[in-house]
Amino acid sequence: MNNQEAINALQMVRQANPLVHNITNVVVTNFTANGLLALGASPVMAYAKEEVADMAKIAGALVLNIGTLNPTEVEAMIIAGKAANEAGVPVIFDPVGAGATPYRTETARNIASAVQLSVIRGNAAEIANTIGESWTIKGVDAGEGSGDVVSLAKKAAEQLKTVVAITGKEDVVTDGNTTYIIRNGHPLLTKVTGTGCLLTSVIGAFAAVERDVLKAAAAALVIYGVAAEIAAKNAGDEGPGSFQIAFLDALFRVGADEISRYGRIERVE
Ligand SMILES: Nc1ncnc2c1ncn2[C@@H]1O[C@H](COP(=O)(O)OP(=O)(O)O)[C@@H](O)[C@H]1O
Ligand SMILES: Cc1ncsc1CCOP(=O)(O)O
Ligand SMILES: [Mg+2]
Repeated sequence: MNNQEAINALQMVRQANPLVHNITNVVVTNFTANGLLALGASPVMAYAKEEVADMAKIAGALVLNIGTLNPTEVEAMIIAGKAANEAGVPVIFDPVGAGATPYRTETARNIASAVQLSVIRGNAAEIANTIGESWTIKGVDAGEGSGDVVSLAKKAAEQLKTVVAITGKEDVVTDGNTTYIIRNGHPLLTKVTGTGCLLTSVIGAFAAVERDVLKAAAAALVIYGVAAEIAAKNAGDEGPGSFQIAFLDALFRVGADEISRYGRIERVE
């Protein structure tokens, strides 16, 4: 995986405008739809258990996000996930807040075992809690031991039989055998709610067009991070509000020049 392959994948997204079916949380719904549109994908949000299977089957990817979960929605997620599995549609999972409450943790584990995931994307604490490992938020914030994040990602990939993306200051993505670290992004991403959730849906857009799921996820991470760097430059030091708008614009405008110049993806053991 390299910058040129990420550029190619972005071109495929923009050409194909893949339909991304999201069952996501109420906080990020509008931002997610606008972010996918800006990138070049077609978002749809559909939640009713009566229609989720049909929608998932015609989508290029299904994104499940438990940010504001409730039992009705979780039931719909599992129905949609199983339908996507049957139809060969990639399923991307964001275990928002796994570890924060027992219900969230149990639900994250249930979804990850009931549905064959293509990618799970979360911060280190969420991924750790989804596979029953303990993790201290402090260690992540301090950026300590990226080696530990790599081991955690590999462990999760092995356990869940899926590609795992752990994001933070640096992002790690692995299928358990091949691992990349992506060193792009900007701290202002942490001051806008939903940037993690949108990223999970953006991974869905790439997985819809690139059947090598590891490459799809790595491409999404590098392009998203480069877009954030462009946005921070364009929005100056105005703050999160201007950054959020500039970030949508950057997802729309980011192209080969910036990705080849600023993309920082490295393969690690
Ligand atoms: N300190 C940071 N510096 C630069 N980019 C960051 C930083 N923290 C997170 N990011 C980026 O923000 C995006 C969302 O990741 P993250 O904050 O881990 O998700 P979540 O909000 O779900 O916890 C990712 O693209 C990640 O690379
Ligand atoms: C604030 C909040 N509360 C429940 S879901 C949500 C959004 C989380 O979004 P992200 O994980 O992308 O920051
Ligand atoms: Mg999140």
